[in-house]
Amino acid sequence: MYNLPTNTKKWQFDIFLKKIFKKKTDAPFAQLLINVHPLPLFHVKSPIFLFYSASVRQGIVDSVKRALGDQKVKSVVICGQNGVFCGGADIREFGRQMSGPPLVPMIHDIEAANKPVVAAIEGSALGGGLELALGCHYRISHSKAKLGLPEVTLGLLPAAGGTQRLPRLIGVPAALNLITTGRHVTAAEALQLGILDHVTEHNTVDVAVKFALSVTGESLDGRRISSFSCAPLSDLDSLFEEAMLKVRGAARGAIAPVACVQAVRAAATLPYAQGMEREKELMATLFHSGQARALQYFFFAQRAVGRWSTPSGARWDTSQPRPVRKAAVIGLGTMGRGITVALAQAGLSVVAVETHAKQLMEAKKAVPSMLKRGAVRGGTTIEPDSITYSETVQAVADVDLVIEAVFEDMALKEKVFQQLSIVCKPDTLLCTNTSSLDVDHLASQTRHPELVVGMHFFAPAHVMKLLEVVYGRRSSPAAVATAMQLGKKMGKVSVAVGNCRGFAGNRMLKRYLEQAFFLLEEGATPELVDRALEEFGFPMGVFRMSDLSGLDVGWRVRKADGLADTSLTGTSARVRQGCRYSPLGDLLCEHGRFGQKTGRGWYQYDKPGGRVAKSDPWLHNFLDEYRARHGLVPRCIDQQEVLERCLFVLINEGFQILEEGIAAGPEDIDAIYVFGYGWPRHRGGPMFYADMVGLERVVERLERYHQAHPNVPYLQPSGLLRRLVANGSPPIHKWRNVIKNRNSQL
Ligand SMILES: CCC[C@H](O)CC(=O)SCCNC(=O)CCNC(=O)[C@H](O)C(C)(C)COP(=O)([O-])OP(=O)([O-])OC[C@H]1O[C@@H](n2cnc3c(N)ncnc32)[C@H](O)[C@@H]1OP(=O)([O-])[O-]
Repeated sequence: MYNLPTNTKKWQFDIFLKKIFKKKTDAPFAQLLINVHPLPLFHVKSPIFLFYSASVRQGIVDSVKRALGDQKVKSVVICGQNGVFCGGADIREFGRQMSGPPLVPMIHDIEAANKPVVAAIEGSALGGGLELALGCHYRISHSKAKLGLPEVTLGLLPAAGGTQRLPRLIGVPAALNLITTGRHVTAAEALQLGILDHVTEHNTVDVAVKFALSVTGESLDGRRISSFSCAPLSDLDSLFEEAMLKVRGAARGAIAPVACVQAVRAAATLPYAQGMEREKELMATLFHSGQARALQYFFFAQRAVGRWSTPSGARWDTSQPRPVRKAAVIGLGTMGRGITVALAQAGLSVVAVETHAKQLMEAKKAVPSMLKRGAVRGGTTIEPDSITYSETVQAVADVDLVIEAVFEDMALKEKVFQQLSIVCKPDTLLCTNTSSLDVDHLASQTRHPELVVGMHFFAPAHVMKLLEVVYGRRSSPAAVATAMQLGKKMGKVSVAVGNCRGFAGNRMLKRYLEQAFFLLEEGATPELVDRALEEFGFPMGVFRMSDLSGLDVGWRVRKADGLADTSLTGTSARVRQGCRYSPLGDLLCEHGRFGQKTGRGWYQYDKPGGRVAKSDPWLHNFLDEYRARHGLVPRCIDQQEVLERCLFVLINEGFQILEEGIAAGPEDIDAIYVFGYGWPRHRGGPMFYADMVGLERVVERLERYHQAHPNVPYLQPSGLLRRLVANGSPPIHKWRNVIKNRNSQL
């Protein structure tokens, strides 16, 4: 405790604080309290911290004790510093031995206080921060503040009474929604829900202080949320059943949302003290779970991808992006339209070019309605004239950046880049949305190869969060930085990756698809493979996903690569370029089965464009005949083999990508897979999953499968994977050291 003269002014405390505490994290909470004597108010100012650490909690406990024990203090205001109330628990502390006072009794003591305690919320009140505010008797917030209980996104639940107080305050349905989704709400919505007592546009602390003084001495009986009962509901059972179905459907296999529903149910059905016990029990199971570890890893991984760098020395903090005000999109097929919408939504003026009159006409109709739907969803407005359409490439002469999104055909793309290089300003950035073609080759078609990068969007481009920014050998730091920043402006998670066939995401996906085809040859069915992957947590198995995206896309690429030759017979039908190959996808396409769009693919649909996949007896006969023709004896394949074959081979390719420096770190690959390919977030991404499973095990299984299938070279563990194991399988955050240092002994 620091004894300050009682006549110290508030600003003197700030100086005092700076003098004593050189490091932010050393400062306890308590020293800021005493300033308000002789005012009958105790002004608990949360320190320079955004998050609760042990010292912050200790500070609050000490401060509150002093405030309550001091007869001169009549009311207490709790606020943050630097415009932020509190972002909740310090996630980095979770993995360590917990020290300092726990939150639950701390909040309980605040609620039990016999002097009014007012939370003055600015910036964010999230997680434990909002739980602290719920323990206060009144909550006053600035209009720009955001509130929420995002614990579920970290694999946890709000275990400082959040699951018990929130339903008592705002009712079970609204609390279920906030707690199971973890969404942040604006102050306006929080006021409407009843979380806040008052919202102000003015200085929140001043307003809260005034308010706290005005309620001094009033009864607090009706202000302690733990003493409330949840508003009665007619059919509680069906409400919770529905909630359970919803959370199970939204994130298959995720345990935290389920525990959140169970905790809220306890609030609705049990007295407060028993509800708190249930909350504690449920939290105990979540706290040490692999899913919580995965989600907390992913929280930091998402932020790590923003600190990108390239082997040529371009970096997030030193490379200057160029301003982009006007952009163009070439080619208005599905991808081009989505990109046009994403750019317009980001506030850019867009020139949309399509040389085929019919396609242009269709795009002119489709794009505005996509924009309208987006605006309704996001509650935003769009300038209708921010997009101009043209049939000629000449229209892009004055734009700052072009994104080419024409058909995936190298000859066509070469032509477009040659034209752009002539038509555009010399400093215009030229980007390609190719999903696998050589960015360096396209750059070589232009006068300024340093201004060429890949911007690989994922369909639908205006919805999907992922953007792979592909730097070429000659891409300038400014070009990479501009593409990365533009991605961010469009609300994307931009991941910088090097140039190779398929970049990071599709290169890994290729191995995964191949294994799925091989499994069919060996006796599996699309249903069995998809079930295993969906139970793992993917929203769709590999075959349902192929049907959705169209089987013809991969077929065209394989044909261009000279692979899709179905005239071959005997053993050569199943071998290409010396490796095992499955022509199953090519054969299906030859039957006109392109997936959902033709009403037939790996499954059948009630009509072309239908969405409900049904098992197809034709397909099963086709597989039987195929196996018989090739002398393949079907065997029983279990879910474990499906997962190991499909996922470990994908992971192995990820290690190869890390080894080659195509991705800078495992976080990049994990972000790509979670945001672009539906990898379940509660499993952290493929590289984190490998760490969880154990690298030795991944190597052992890959070796075993490689022995069984020696003509599949990608089943051989990559050099980096072996090196990591040889280095004692360090945890994922240390892999970069091994990647950097080929001879590392860590
Ligand atoms: C008993 C149970 C108690 C309770 O129920 C459990 C909890 O409260 S669970 C917690 C519930 N709370 C949450 O889930 C809140 C999660 N946080 C957020 O939503 C946003 O960070 C916030 C809105 C606060 C600020 O957004 P912004 O302004 O765009 O800034 P930003 O996002 O870029 O972050 C800036 C830096 O802070 C770092 N960092 C962030 N949060 C935490 C943390 N809790 N801890 C540690 N570090 C954290 C972040 O990594 C980054 O570091 P770096 O090294 O610069 O990369």
